[in-house]
Amino acid sequence: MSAKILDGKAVAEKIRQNIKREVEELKGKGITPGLVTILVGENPASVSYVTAKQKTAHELGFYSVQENLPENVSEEKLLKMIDKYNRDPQIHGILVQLPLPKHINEKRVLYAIDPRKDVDGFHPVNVGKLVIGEPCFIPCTPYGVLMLLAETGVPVDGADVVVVGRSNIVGKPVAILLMQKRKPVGNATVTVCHTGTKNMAEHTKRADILIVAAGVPKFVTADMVKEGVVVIDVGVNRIGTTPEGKAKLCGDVDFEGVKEKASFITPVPGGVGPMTITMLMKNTLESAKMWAGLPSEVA
Ligand SMILES: Nc1nc(=O)c2c([nH]1)NC[C@@H]1CN(c3ccc(C(=O)N[C@@H](CCC(=O)O)C(=O)O)cc3)C=[N+]21
Repeated sequence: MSAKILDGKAVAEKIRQNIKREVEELKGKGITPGLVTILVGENPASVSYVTAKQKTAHELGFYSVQENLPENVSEEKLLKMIDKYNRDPQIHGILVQLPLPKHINEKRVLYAIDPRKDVDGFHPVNVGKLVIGEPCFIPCTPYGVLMLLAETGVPVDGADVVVVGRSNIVGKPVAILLMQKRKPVGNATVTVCHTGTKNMAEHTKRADILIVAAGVPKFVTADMVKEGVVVIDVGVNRIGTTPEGKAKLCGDVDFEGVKEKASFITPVPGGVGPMTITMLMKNTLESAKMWAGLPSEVA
């Protein structure tokens, strides 16, 4: 089999059109979804992600604010800024770009964000709600993975899903979401592995659906998967620069080898990445509806 490529860019674009339409409708009611992105320092990857988020927010008709703080900003100053936006009625989503400089306590910063504006879904209140299956902000990357799986039409109900990676932002939430009694994408039998799992291939070979967020370039190779598997590659590894100075990316899956066996596979770039940004917009839209007292998916 040679896999169908799951085009994250195209799926993201379709979802964005729906968001855009809803934003126009909301604006008719006097509501404009508002997003602030806070960047500390000038890490080139972070700068490019935040720029992409701002650009998308703008294209969709959001009110959006970009805050740039110097690398040496104090934690106190950052916390004060968060507090300001917690109270700002024009803002429905607050995103503090990670990673933060070492002198800042990341946990304290993330916990300071009002959980009702936590469009990243990183606050413990939202993590707790996610685990018990209550409406909440679903973290953007796991949310994007669910939307891509839904797009394949492959049944998830009862399927063997193997997740490689157990981070708080990808592996753990995606595993929990897929095991929930949740439609259309849920009710799976989920196995969670990590790079230290013994006999890794014994697990991955059983997978009907394989989600890889290991943080290791080309960690999953063709000999580790079964024929017909659906592969979602969450890895974003910078493996150099092109002659034009753009970052060269590769995933956690050996795409060229695995695509010969898979039924569906996501490319890197152009797979999960564009979905992540789009689901951030979705969360901000849903937050604006919640704050306006309208029916919303997050409350
Ligand atoms: N508070 C916070 N929230 C985040 O959601 C967050 C974060 N911090 N820190 C960093 C990670 C990483 N992340 C990505 C977003 C988009 C692409 C993306 O669009 N990638 C493109 C390629 C982009 C490129 O060429 O660099 C693609 O895969 O096609 C990738 C990665 C969000 N993150």
